[in-house]
Amino acid sequence: MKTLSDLIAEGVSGRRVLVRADLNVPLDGDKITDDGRVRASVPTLKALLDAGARVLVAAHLGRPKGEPDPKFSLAPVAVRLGELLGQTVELGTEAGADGTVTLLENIRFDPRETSKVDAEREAFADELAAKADAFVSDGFGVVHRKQASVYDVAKRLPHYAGGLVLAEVEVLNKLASGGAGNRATADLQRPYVVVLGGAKVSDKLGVIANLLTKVDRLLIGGGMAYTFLKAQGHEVGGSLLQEDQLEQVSGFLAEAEKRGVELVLPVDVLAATDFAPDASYDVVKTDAIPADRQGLDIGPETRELFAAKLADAKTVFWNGPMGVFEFEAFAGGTRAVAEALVKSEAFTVVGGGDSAAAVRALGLPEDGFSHISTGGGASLEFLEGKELPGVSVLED
Ligand SMILES: Nc1ncnc2c1ncn2[C@@H]1O[C@H](COP(=O)(O)OP(=O)(O)O)[C@@H](O)[C@H]1O
Ligand SMILES: O=C(OP(=O)(O)O)[C@H](O)COP(=O)(O)O
Repeated sequence: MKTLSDLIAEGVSGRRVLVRADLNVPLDGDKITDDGRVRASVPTLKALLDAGARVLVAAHLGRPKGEPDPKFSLAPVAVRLGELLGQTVELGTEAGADGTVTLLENIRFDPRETSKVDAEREAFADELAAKADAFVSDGFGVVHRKQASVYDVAKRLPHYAGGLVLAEVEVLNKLASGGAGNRATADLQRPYVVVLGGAKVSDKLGVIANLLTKVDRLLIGGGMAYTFLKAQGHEVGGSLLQEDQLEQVSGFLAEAEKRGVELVLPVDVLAATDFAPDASYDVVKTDAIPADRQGLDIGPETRELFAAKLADAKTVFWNGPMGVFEFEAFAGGTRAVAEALVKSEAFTVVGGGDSAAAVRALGLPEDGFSHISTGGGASLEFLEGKELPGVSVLED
């Protein structure tokens, strides 16, 4: 696999370099609430700028519906990137002068970016490739997506792995001995505990079957928990629920038991009247969630339970907040898990845009974790041993 250093050694002065970055940051209106992913993209961009490249950055923000939508504009990100680079970053459609960075508007405004139809993605990738002479893949958080600006464009240009992708893969490999297809085996320190939460439930349920073959303990909180609770026969009111995956989740419960994997679910939750920062709520047991309430955080007993289940771990991977941490009233569960990890002497990795943002928003020391990954879904799929389209395409 060729890398950024190879590209710079080849010489990039005056060349147009397309960089796929992951600049998918949380926003409050047009204010960036955590710029971690923007900061993580800087070293690669700086290296290219210093070498005189004409840099064009492709990135997405959120999940717009394949058409321009001002709510999902990358304009605030262009401003922040400019501040961090110490030079103006324009939103534009083509690379600018030598030693400048231009940011393409949200790449998902074009429906072909995420199309499942190869020919549509390929046509879009042709257009992107025409704008550049080389491609650098640096958006680790998105390398699990087979999308035009991540995968197809790499096939059309000389391609290189960026510094962030290389760094992430190097650390995650420590959780992934045994090689592709069989990651997280022999020399991993056990107990190996994975904590899952968050809101991308349908995406991330998919990794559980595989995780059950690798971990000693799986703690499930956040929006992920309710499909499990429902599969156990509990009512979950208006909580996040993946109704169409209940059967699959029942299968996970049975499989965990068969394999002797401890699958730990919440025993209590904060059941809120609505999805709002000032919603009123009660602490209820998970077998007594009222029909008109929604679970927005794990409860105090669960926080203690999860902390206890993390206390003797030697390796921990955590993706997905335990509750709606953006609302102070529902941040306690996420804080409890984060604090347990900071206290732990295990090799601890936190992954995911929102999980990493939560760690910082709650004021926990970043060096309290062995690694904070910019990718949640991407690192989970990596740990599963799955081929990541945005990485394997660089190997050709
Ligand atoms: N019980 C819950 N109900 C609704 N949303 C939740 C719940 N718990 C966590 N979340 C939300 O999950 C989001 C993060 O999920 P996700 O994108 O899967 O994580 P990451 O970005 O770390 O991979 C946060 O915005 C948080 O508010
Ligand atoms: O936020 C992201 O992933 P994550 O929430 O799994 O960390 C990436 O930017 C990928 O976004 P996507 O899950 O909309 O493809």
